[in-house]
Amino acid sequence: MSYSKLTRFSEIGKKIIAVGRNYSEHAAELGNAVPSKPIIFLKPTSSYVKSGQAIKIPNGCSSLHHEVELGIVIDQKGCDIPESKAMDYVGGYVLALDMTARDFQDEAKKKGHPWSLAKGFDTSCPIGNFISKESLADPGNAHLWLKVNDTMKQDGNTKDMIFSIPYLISYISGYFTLEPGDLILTGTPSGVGPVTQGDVIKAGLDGISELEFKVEQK
Ligand SMILES: CC(=O)CC(=O)C(=O)O
Ligand SMILES: [Mg+2]
Repeated sequence: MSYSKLTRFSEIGKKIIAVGRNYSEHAAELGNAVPSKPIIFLKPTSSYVKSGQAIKIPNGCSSLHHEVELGIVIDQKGCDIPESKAMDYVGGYVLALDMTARDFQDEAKKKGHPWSLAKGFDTSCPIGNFISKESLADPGNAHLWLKVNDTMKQDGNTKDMIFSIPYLISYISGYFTLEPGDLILTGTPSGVGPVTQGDVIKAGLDGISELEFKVEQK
C-alpha cells in the first residue's frame, strides 16, 4: 500500500520514532547541550490520540508539557538509506504533539533511566490529519505554532532544525528498518511549557493543517 495515497491517519500506525533536542533554542531552554548526534527514543502506538479525543494527564504527573512537532510518514521499507535518497521514502506528513510528563523525564534524566513513561503514556502522541507530500512543498522550511487557551506558546520553523529531515531518515534507518506507516517526530522548537486540566491546545503547520485537543485528568 502506498502511504502517499492516504488521506486519513487512522490507516497508519507502526513505529513512532522521535528525535529529541533538534532545535538549539529548545535544548537551551531546558538547560541541555546541543547534541552532536540525533537523540532518538520510541513512543508506543498506544500513545496515538486523534482529534475529538482528549489528552489525558497520566497518573502521578504534575508537569505535563506540550511539544509541537512535524511528523514524517514513511511509505517504503528501507534500511541504511542514503541521505540523497531519503525523501523517496516519505509518503507524507502529520502535525503532531510529543506530550511529555516533564517531571517524570527530569527524574529519569537524573537517574539515567529511560524516558518511556515520560514520553510514551497513553495519549502522549496527539496527531492531526494526514498531509500529502504534495501539500507541503518544503518540509525543511515550514512554520509550526502552538497555542494554549489562545495564547501563543510555540512559534518556530523547521528550517531551524539541527539535523535535516533527509539526515534524520538516513541516520535512523541505519539502526531501525523503516516500514510503511512508521512516523518520525522531528523534535520541537522552543516555548514548551505546562498544561493543566481544562486547557485547550491548538497547533498549526504552514496554514495547511491544524489540530485542537482538550487536556483532562486521567
Ligand atoms: C527534552 C525533550 O523532551 C526532547 C524532545 O522530545 C524534543 O522534541 O526536543
Ligand atoms: Mg519532542
